[in-house]
Amino acid sequence: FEPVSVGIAIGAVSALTGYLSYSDLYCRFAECCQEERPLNTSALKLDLEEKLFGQHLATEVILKALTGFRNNKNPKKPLTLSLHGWAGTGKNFVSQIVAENLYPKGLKSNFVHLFVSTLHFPHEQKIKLYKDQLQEWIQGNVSACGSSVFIFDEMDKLHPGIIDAIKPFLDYYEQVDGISYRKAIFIFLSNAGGDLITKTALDFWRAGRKREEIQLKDLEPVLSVGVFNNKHSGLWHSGLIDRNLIDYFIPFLPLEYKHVKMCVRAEMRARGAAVDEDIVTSVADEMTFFPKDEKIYSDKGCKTVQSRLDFH
Ligand SMILES: Nc1ncnc2c1ncn2[C@@H]1O[C@H](COP(=O)(O)OP(=O)(O)OP(=O)(O)O)[C@@H](O)[C@H]1O
Repeated sequence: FEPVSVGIAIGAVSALTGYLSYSDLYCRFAECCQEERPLNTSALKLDLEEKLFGQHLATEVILKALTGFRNNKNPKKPLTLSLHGWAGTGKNFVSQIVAENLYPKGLKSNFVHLFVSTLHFPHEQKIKLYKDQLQEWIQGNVSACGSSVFIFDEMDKLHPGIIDAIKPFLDYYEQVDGISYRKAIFIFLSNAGGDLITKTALDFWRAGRKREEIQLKDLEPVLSVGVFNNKHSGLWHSGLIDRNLIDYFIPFLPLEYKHVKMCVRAEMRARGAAVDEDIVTSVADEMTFFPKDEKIYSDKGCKTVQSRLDFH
């Protein structure tokens, strides 16, 4: 459908029927920003509880942060989340779930933008160009839709300083050049801090304590300092942290054998296959685990589960 013919068709239909406003009808055919659309908290809660394994902190914090932010009709600043953890623990997966709960098209929505450092900002000598392009891109998209979502993956590989280019948009400003960014959402994904998170998880395990006992307060202070001082975190000595512009640091815990098995089952169901526990066990047994003596956590989280399943 191209906009003009859709517009004429809708104008005619709404003139005849008159019961739906023009924009309601238009938004049935074309994707609309709908800044005021309320977040379906129970749907997001169900998604996180059912689909995300072994990440009780991420589930709790993301639900609280998004619900609070989207229920606030006049936020003082954009919502800024920083997700940290080892490979394959669910950071991208959660961003996809969040995007799908904000916009039906999820990552394919015109109002959700994903940047991958090594893909979009690969060359160190082009940093000035990247910064200008990034600022223009964000300005343009937020003026088109105030509640745009920007996801930055592989932050730990991002040249220090590029991320500072967006600092003005994250700050407590009413408007920047006439545009309000206060309803936008920024999500940073990073492996930085993965070692600190794993160390805490391991300490709990060795002390015989339940994984679910780990609380944000056990991790957040260590995480933000650790990430801030880690040269490879993309947020290194970035104005974002010393200005407290990041609202939540969200830790992703390393995944255990039982979580990997849950990923295999989920993948089998996603393929419409009946769950075969023998296959579940053999795929999980193919994964490698650390530390070398206790073998508790999967080196690759749930990554490569899909491809390994292809061989069963
Ligand atoms: N905690 C989890 N619960 C359920 N599925 C998961 C989880 N972690 C990973 N997966 C599965 O593994 C796939 C890869 O995970 P994902 O891309 O989210 O990892 P990541 O943490 O972003 O890794 P990286 O840091 O390497 O980008 C996901 O698409 C999902 O199918």
